[in-house]
Order: sequence, then C-alpha cells, then structure tokens
Amino acid sequence: MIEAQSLTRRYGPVTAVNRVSFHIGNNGVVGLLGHNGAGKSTVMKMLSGYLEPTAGSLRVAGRDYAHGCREVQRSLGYLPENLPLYPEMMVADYLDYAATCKGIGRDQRALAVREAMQATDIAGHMLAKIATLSRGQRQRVGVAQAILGNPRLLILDEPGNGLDPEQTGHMRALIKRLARRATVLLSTHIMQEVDAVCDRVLILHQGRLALDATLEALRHSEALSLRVKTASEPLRHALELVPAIASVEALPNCDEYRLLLRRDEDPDDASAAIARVVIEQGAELCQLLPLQRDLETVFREATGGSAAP
Ligand SMILES: Nc1ncnc2c1ncn2[C@@H]1O[C@H](COP(=O)(O)OP(=O)(O)OP(=O)(O)O)[C@@H](O)[C@H]1O
Repeated sequence: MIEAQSLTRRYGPVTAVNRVSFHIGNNGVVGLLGHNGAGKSTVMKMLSGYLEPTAGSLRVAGRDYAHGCREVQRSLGYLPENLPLYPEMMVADYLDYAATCKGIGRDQRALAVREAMQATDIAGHMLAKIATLSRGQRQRVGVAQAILGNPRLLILDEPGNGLDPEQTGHMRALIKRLARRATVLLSTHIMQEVDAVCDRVLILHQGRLALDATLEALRHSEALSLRVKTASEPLRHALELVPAIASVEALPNCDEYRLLLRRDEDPDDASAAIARVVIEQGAELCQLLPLQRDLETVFREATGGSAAP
C-alpha cells in the first residue's frame, strides 16, 4: 500500500525527516512512534499529500506521488494532528461537507455520514454545533471525517488524543475493525495503544528510522522465567550446565530464576531440558515461561536510551 524510499523533508535548515524508507502492505495497523519533534507528523503529512517531500519517492496504492496525489487523496482518510473544524457547523453538516470534499457522490453521502457517525459513536451529537463539543467528541468527529467512504488507507495522527478511558477502548476496537479492510498508520505517544492495536511499529528518532519491526519480534526475548517450590544452589549449578542456557540469574527473595538462552536456541527444546533438570534435582516446578520484552525498553534502546515519549 505504501512504498517510501529515502523520504526526506526539510523545513529551511531543519531536516525533519531524513532518508526514511519503509514498505507497508495491505491491512493491519502500523504504529509510528517517536519523541516530540521526531518527524512523525511530517511523515504523515507527506503520505497524505499535504506536504511534498524535499527528496525521495513515495508510492501509495501503486501511484507515484511525483505524478500527483489527487487520485490517492480521494481514497485515503487522514486525521491530522490539529484538524481544523468549523465551530459554527453542526456535526452532521460538517461531515456531509467533508464527504463532498472527498468526492463522495450525493446519493452515497447520507449513508457514508451515517456509517462514520455510528462507527465513531458520535451520532448522538449529530445536531450539535462543533463549538459545543468536548475535546474527545471533536476528536471522534475528526476520526469520523477520516473514515468517510471506507478508505483503503487511514492515516491517523494521534487518534487517541483527548479520549476518556471508555472512548479509548471504543477507539482501539474501531481501529482494529477498520484494519480488517484498510491499512492503518497511526502515530501515538502511548505505549499501551501500541500494545493494544499495532501489528508493527516504525520508530523515528531525530528524523531517521531507528527501528522497523513487528510487535511479535520486538517482544521476543531470549529469556525464560523459572519458578520452583524451593530454590537451591545445586539446582542453580545444574541449570548452568544445561547447554542451551547462557546464564542463570537467581532473583532475590523468591524461588525464581531468570534464564538467558544462547542465541538461536529453540525455547521449546530448552524448556524441555530445563524441566528435566528441575525434576532430576528433586525440585518442584511451579512455572516456566518465556519472558517478553516490554515496549518501553524497546523504545529506549531504539532511541539511544531516552525514555518513551
Ligand atoms: N512548518 C514547520 N516549519 C519549520 N519546522 C517545522 C515545521 N513543522 C515541523 N517542524 C520541525 O520538524 C521537526 C519534526 O516535527 P514533527 O511535527 O514532524 O514531529 P513529531 O514527531 O510529529 O512531533 P510531536 O510528537 O511533537 O507531534 C521538528 O523539529 C519541528 O520543529
């Protein structure tokens, strides 16, 4: 769906996005992460055709942006960071207007507006003036205009902004539903959001792509947690002799070990060998499970040690 090659954008002397390349296929949710000023919004503005790259190439839905992006713009939905809404307009009128701007035909418009309002749970406010809406409600109107006409590509710049916990849950469920038939690229500062909805993340750091990986790969760690009824020194020594294990760490004040596997060891084979050793040592096995890396740590590593945004 998206092919970005050496995408670069400068604002005068500032290089906001620096030779960023990535490919995104059809469907699924890709999270764009990074500290404030990392270049996320600039990437999204270029993808939506709102900003031209200074250098590099961009193909969306098979079309090269160098030959114009009007056609693609009609088939994508974009929620910018600060969507300008017309405060004096009613929600339904605004969405009808947005549908017109998107080129949705008169006969399709009412249905498209109704579907978008229902999906974002804003139908109850359809006759309210936008000026009277709360921040979260306005955010939902913003998402509603982005999904008008069921676009195949959705670019959502911080869609969770200003939502209460209940609405956050609805928004995440909506994004997952939309991702069954569209590619969703969203930026966020919230790690739980990434965890809850994303299949893959792109981490930007100072305008460069610092990491591009699936959540599954990111979470994978080569460590296992072992809990036994009673820890002992002989058990620890026996574990150290298991060929698949690189190191054994006994956690203080509990009967638990953190076992780091050697590179490329199969965790299932290693687990079977560990369970055998525990039994041979006469210890009782309470728990043996793979440890997952937390996303905060992954983010810190990718951005050179600074904490999650
Ligand atoms: N119109 C502009 N003119 C000049 N510099 C800009 C402009 N827009 C963005 N920048 C600069 O480009 C860099 C990237 O900004 P961008 O808004 O893309 O970052 P971001 O990752 O979206 O940040 P945030 O998380 O704060 O929204 C920053 O250094 C910013 O100051």
